[in-house]
Amino acid sequence: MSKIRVGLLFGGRSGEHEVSIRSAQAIATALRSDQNASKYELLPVYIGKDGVWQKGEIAQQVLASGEPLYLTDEKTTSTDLVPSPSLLPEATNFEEIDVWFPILHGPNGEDGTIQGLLTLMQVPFVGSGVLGSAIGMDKIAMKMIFSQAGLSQVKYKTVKRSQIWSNPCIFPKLCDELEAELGYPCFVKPANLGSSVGISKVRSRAELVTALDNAASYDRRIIIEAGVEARELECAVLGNDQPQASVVGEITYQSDFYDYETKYTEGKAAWFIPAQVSDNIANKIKEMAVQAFLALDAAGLARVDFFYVEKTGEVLINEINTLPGFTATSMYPQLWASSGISFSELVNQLIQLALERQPEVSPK
Ligand SMILES: Nc1ncnc2c1ncn2[C@@H]1O[C@H](COP(=O)(O)OP(=O)(O)OP(=O)(O)O)[C@@H](O)[C@H]1O
Ligand SMILES: C[C@@H](N)C(=O)O
Ligand SMILES: [Mg+2]
Ligand SMILES: [Mg+2]
Repeated sequence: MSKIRVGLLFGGRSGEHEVSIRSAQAIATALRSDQNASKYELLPVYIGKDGVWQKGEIAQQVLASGEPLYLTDEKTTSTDLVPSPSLLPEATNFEEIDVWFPILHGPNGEDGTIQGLLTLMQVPFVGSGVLGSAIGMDKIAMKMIFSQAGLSQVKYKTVKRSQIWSNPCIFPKLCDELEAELGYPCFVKPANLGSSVGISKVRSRAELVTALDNAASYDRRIIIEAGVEARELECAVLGNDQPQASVVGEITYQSDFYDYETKYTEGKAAWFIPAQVSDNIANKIKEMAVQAFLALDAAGLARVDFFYVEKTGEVLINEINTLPGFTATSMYPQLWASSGISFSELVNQLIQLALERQPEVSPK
C-alpha cells in the first residue's frame, strides 16, 4: 500500500514564525517515528518570512537547523504586503500531496488565509476551515462569538489603528474612556496574533499610550481587556463534529504575565497536568472548551485558554487557538499525553480527522 503524502506547511509571514518552525520539527519527528513512518511520507514546505514557499532541500534544511531562512531582503518581514505573483512558484505541486498539515501560527496561516487556499485547491488539511480559523485568530470577533455562546469573559474595549495614529485630538479622550471603563492593570493586544507578541500589561497612562502604539504596529485592530488576577488553565480539544476535551492543565510563572520569553524559555514557566482544581471546575472548563470549539465551527484541534478567579469561583474564557503550539513540550500535546494519547498517535489522529472531514460546502 502506498504511503499517504503529508505536506507539512510551516514558517509563515507571522510574528510567530520561529514558533512554527519548532512545532513543525516536533511533528516531523512524529511522522518519522513509530507506526507513522510506515503509513506517512513527509513532504515539508516552508513559507519564508517573505511569503515565498520552499520545498525539498531548503525546507528540510530549515527543519533540521530550526533557524528561519533569509532568502530575500529582511525588510520584507514587515507586516506590509509585498505583492508578488510568484509566492507559490514551482515550489508546490499540489497534486503530490494527499493531505496538508499546516502548522502555521498567527496571521497568514492560522487565520483562514491558508485554509482558503487549500479549500480552493480541494485538498484535505488538518485543523479548522476558513470560518473557525478566521474567528479564532481575531480576538475581537472571537469574543463576540463567545459572548453569543454565553461564555463568560473579561470586560474589553476595541480600538482601530487609525484612532491611535491619525487622530491626535481624539486620542487623549480615548485613553480617558479606557481608563474609566477598564481601569488598571489592563492588557493591550493586537487582535490577530499569538505567543503574546505585541501584548502589554499596563498600569498607567504613559504605559497605555506606549502599549497602544506598539499594538498598532502589529495590527489595525486592537483589543484592550480589563486585567484579572487569576490562575491560568488550559484545555485541549480534539475532533470534528463530536469534539472531545482533554484533562485540564495549569501554567504558573514568576514573570509579570505569560509573555513570549516566559513561554519559550526553558524553566521560566511550570505546568501542572492535571491542574489541581476541583472536579467541578475541571468539568466546567472542559464543557466551556467544547462549547467554544463548536461556537466557531472549529475542526481537528484547538487549545482553549481560561482564567480561574479562585476567590470568586469564576471561570472566564480567555481565547481559543486553532493551531496551538505543537512542540514535544507544548501544552496541547502534553494535555493529550496525560489523557492517554501519545504525541505520534495524536499526529496520526489529526491527519485521519482531516481525511474524514466532509468538504464545507458541496456543489449540487
Ligand atoms: N485580561 C487579562 N487578564 C490577565 N492576564 C491576561 C489577560 N489577557 C492576557 N493576559 C496574560 O497574557 C497572556 C497572553 O494572552 P493571550 O493568551 O490572550 O495571548 P496570545 O498571544 O493569544 O497567546 P497564545 O500564545 O496562548 O496564543 C495570558 O496567558 C496571560 O498571562
Ligand atoms: C503558538 C501559540 N499561539 C499557542 O497558542 O500556543
Ligand atoms: Mg492565542
Ligand atoms: Mg493564550
